[in-house]
Amino acid sequence: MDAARTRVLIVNADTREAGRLRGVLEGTEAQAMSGHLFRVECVTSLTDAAEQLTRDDITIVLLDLALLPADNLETCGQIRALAPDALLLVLAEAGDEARARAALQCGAHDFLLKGDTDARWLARTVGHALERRAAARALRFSETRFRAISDASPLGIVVTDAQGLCTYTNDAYQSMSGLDARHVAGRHWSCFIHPDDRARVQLEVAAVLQSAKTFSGEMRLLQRDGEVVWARMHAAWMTDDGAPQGCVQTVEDITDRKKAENALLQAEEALFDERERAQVTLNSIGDAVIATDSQGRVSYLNQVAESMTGWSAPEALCRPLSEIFAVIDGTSRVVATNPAERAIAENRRVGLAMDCLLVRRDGVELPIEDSAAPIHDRRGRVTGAVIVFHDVSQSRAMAIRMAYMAQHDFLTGLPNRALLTERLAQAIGQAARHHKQVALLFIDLDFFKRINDSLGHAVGDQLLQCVAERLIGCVRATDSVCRQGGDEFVILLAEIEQPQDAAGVADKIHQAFLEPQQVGGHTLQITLSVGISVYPDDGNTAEAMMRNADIAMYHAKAQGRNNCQFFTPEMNERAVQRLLIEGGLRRALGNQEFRLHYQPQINLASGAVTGAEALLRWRTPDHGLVSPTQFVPIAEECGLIVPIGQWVLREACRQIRAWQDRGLCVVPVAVNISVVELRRPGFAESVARILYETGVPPHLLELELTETRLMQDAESSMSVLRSLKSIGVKLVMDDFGTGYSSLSYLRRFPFDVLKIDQSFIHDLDSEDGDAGIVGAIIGMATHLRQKVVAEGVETEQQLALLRIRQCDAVQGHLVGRPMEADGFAGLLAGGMPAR
Ligand SMILES: Nc1nc2c(ncn2[C@@H]2O[C@@H]3COP(=O)(O)O[C@H]4[C@@H](O)[C@H](n5cnc6c(=O)[nH]c(N)nc65)O[C@@H]4COP(=O)(O)O[C@H]3[C@H]2O)c(=O)[nH]1
Repeated sequence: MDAARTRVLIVNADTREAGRLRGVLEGTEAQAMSGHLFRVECVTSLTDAAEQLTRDDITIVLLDLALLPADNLETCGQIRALAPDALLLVLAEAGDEARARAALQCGAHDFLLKGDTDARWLARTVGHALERRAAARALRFSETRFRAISDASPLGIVVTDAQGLCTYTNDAYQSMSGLDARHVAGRHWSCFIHPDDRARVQLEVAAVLQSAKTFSGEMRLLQRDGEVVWARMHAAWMTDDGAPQGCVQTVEDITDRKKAENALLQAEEALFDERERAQVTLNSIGDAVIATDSQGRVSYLNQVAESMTGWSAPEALCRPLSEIFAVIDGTSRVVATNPAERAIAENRRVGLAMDCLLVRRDGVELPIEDSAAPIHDRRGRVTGAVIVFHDVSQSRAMAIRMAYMAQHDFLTGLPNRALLTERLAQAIGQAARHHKQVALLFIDLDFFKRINDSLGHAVGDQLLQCVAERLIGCVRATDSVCRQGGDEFVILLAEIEQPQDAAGVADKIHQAFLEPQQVGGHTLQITLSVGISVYPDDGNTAEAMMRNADIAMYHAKAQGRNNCQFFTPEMNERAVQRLLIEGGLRRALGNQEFRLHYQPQINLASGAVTGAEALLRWRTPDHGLVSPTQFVPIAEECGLIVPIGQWVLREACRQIRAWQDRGLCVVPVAVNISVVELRRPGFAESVARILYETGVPPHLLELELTETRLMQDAESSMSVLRSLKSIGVKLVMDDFGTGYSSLSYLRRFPFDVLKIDQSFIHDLDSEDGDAGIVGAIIGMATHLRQKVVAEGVETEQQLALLRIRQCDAVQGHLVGRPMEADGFAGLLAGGMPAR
């Protein structure tokens, strides 16, 4: 029963009063009024009270204020300290309320006036005090529980007042904001939001809370050290009678989720970019691309594949590949193996068989080249295949065209050197097996260069085309007419019985060209030089056959052109010799191997030296002196005569100048000029320049031109000769009498001197020698007011006859051999005895 009683300690020095109070509290009325059963103990001093409080579990202490010193109410606090859970009520005299209130400040829970201590008031007061204490305890406990819940929550919790200033934050929020409670308290909740999000969130919160709803939104918090924390906030108003008292916010740290979302977003964007790139790439490349799944059903087509197959991507998707990508063998026309199937089955990259045709949806066939490769998933399993292919119609046509061009001459369409070599090698092989012969005809147009230079390249090209046609007309279909390049053609006669068959063809060719050609409005008479080599006698390889036919052709040229020559071994020697000379000539100028000798010309009437001919001498390190008759024609053929001729002109002029400078009475010096030089543009200017540079008067220079060569193209030489004449140099026609000059030409050509060819002079010695011809030449020259020089005078008899015929001057071994410049200077200094 005692355990259920509320224990009360009365501390009062007035034992009577204490007893009364005890009676009241333990009475039934007090119990009824308060709802408590009280057990009351009484002590009369504070000392006893302290002892009792330490010992017993006292619930209520009724302390008489009179026991306390008037100016010290600290005892209240000491009693509270001894029994913290006890309820301390102070009994005060009426009129002592001020001290009673002061006691409340010092730890007392309530006070009673001694006049109000009847059963009803005392019990009610004690009862109320107990209830308040219980309520306060419950509140404390509730607060403790709320704080524990709040601190245990992973969510941040913020409580603000009506102005939005933080009044409470839990641990989670503090760690999210990066601040402790002290720094958070009293600050506006929005301070912790990232500046970029702050205004937006404030607006949203204000809008939502105005309509009394709860707010929910995402934002960033910015910590003091710059760390950003993503948060989701829920907020709700606390109201009292509808008036906002503050706000409660829960804040969830969603940084990890945001990071994950961002990572996902980035991954999605990267994937999108990758797809887009792949898509654009696949549509931009010129190749068609088709992908299939592992069952061979189409899963992708790019735009090129759509146009090449004739199937749009939506139509083609999920259809069997063989339906969309129908390929057949171009030769057998059977269905070709599907490369995707092979790539999947063999799990490797495979190419399509050569010569495959893609049959488009509309039946059009396209030649294609392709390859297929398996597609793998992450674990390396084959999930399909991709075929890449392209239309090779153009490249095939191009390859055929290029192969043709590589083997044919673009101008005439004839097989070129490469194809000829191939065919010749085949023909030799076949002839060897069948014991037959093969003939090769090397054909060169005579004087083609002149036509090309004078009439232009367009006419030259047309002429070559006409020549090609005529040549084709001269042979059988089984023979090959080829163009070597330039004006050279080659005819291959496979399997002839005897060399005469080739001669027959050559003859037929010459006959065919007797007829003039009409080209570009010009009538052109063409002749050909033909060289023939025959297998096996003249070579058993294509190379030897070609070389020897070429040599034979050169020989034909040397024989005066417009003829045909079979190759002979001697020709080969000559060809070798020619090559050696050509090589030597190329070095000769640089090595200073040339010199000029001077042969005097004597006036027959006076016996004085009236002229000289400069004659070129070439002393080679290997073969000694080489005659101009040997090397000048070769130098003309290979064009070296131009730089050599310029050297001769300059050297002769330099020498004239040197003689003049020595005070000698210099006579005109004749320099031999090749028609090759004469026909080069700018020749006359070069002569003028050399005269100017060496300071030689033009009348001391004579230019000798051979009649035969000049007459081959008399018209084109005319203007150059006139230019030379205008410079003031004299012109000499050499070897006169051998070139069948027509009288009209002789009259028109501005020659000053005629040199009678040596052959006529030699004839003067013979029994049947015709002095009449020499006399006629001299007579004609006199008529044309030209000086006459007899060349190659070797005997007194020749000299006597020439004197009778009144020839102007003579040149020959009899009157003076070609000599060094110094020797000739001696002649000039000493004079020449008259004959
Ligand atoms: N049998 C004999 N021969 C005599 C007699 N007197 C002179 N000769 C030779 O006859 C040739 C005369 O020269 P060409 O008719 O102009 O014939 C020249 C000329 O056409 C050519 N040639 C010489 N020098 C040059 C040159 O500088 N330029 C050019 N383009 N041709 C040259 O080479 C040809 C031969 O020249 P070379 O061998 O020097 O031969 C010279 C000379 O040495 C003689 O009494 N009897």
